[in-house]
Amino acid sequence: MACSSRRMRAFRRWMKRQSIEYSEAIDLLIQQQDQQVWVKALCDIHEGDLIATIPKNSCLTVKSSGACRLIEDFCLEGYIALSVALMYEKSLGQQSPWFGYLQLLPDRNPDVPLLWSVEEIDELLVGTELHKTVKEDKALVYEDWKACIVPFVESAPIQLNPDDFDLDQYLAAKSLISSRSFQIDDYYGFGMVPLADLFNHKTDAEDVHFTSVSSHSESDSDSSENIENPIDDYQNGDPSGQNQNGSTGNSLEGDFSSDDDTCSSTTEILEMIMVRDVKAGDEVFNTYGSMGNAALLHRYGFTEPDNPYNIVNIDLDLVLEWSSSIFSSRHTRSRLSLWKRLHHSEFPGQQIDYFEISSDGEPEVELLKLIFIILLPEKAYNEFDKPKVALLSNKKEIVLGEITETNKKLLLTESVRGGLLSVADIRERCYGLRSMEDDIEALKSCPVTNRKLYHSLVLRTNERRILEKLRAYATAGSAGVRFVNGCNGSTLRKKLQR
Ligand SMILES: C[S@@+](CC[C@H](N)C(=O)[O-])C[C@H]1O[C@@H](n2cnc3c(N)ncnc32)[C@H](O)[C@@H]1O
Repeated sequence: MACSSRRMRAFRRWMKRQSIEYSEAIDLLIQQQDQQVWVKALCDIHEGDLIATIPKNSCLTVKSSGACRLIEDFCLEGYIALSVALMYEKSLGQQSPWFGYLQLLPDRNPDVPLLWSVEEIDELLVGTELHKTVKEDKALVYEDWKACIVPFVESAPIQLNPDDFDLDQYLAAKSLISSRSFQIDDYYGFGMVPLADLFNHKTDAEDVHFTSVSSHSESDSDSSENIENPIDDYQNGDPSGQNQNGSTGNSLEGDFSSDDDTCSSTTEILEMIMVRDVKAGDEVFNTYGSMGNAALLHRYGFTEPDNPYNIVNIDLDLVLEWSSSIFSSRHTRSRLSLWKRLHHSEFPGQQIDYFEISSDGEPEVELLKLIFIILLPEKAYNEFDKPKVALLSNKKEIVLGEITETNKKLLLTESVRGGLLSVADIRERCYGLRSMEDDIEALKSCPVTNRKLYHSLVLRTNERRILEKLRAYATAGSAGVRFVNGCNGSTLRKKLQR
């Protein structure tokens, strides 16, 4: 207790020296049981209130770090460069201008799956969207360290202690950057933003926003710029969560972009402004962006109970596995290539390796099209060809090219529904032997403080609920809908029953 309040007092003194200011309406508190910091409203705070200002030059970035020249001379970029800057400043101890800030931070964020052991990853994440991704991350981090950090330390013109830049320190730095870095502006790039990174996250219900205020505007008067979320690559299908500059995309709602990337930025400040009223005693939340629990756990090491951005992906390979369990591999190959041709004619150059199932269990249209094509009877398939027309029952025709997200239910023939159910079952098997009921029971008895187990169980149960909803989607309103596109119906049904 005494130790954590001493650290907080030292941080407050450091902020004062850096001209980081915050309103008397908020307080920064450390939770005793897990040492997590949170921001509390001391009195009623109102929308529009300015609660903090942070000079950009107080942020720990590659540009502001003492290692800037070394890093730039060695052509390091993105998160590797920021990791080196962070490891360098940590290695300086009290000599670092950021010591007062760094001494408040944990040495690493152990909740970020990148830091879990391989056994923990296999045990806790099996079947989830993160399992493969985190294992790949681990391998990539090792490669980056060996290919970039080791030669950097060995060839630096000043003496660097290799222990301060070893693999363990690199992983620690990466976990902090992943869970605490912000995109600041074109000049500073992304980096650690003291004070701003003490706010916890709440999806779609944040209380505070960031704004960049520049005194370098053309009109020579102060101008402010609203902050936009950076591209969220996770949502765009890159589960690594890293965007092109190597930033993890954590803007905590902020890309403090400035138009002028040649100016030194030193007079610019970041402002934190309330976007809703908060009552005295309540926590003041920020948002790290709109993302599902897989992305939250991946980058920040936590999940939320009712996250509307959850998704499950079904790999193309799983669909092909299902097809090959019913049809010959020749059949699967030819149907896949027809689906690919159709897809490329609509979206040239776009490749699909997996299909997204939204939080309410809706499959994306391309999955339905692929299942539909796989199940087309031989005759319809042979006649299909140029006009891209598929025959349905009651003498109706549908043009696959005209099926979109809005009218995709037209594809839900009985056999497509069956196919969807089988694919959902195959995806479900990825979670291993523990049933959904086992997971729900385990979650009920798991304390939140057992963070790895708790958050991985939330992720597993969320994903499995989506698969349940997918099954409900596949069966909803099926009675009486009798299309005939399926493969030899009785064979397929038998296989499904089995
Ligand atoms: C930017 S920091 C926020 C401040 C942090 N609580 C601290 O102690 O410095 C992000 C980390 O805070 C924690 N965190 C933030 N929002 C959370 C939430 N809604 N539930 C659980 N943990 C959260 C996670 O450990 C995350 O990696």
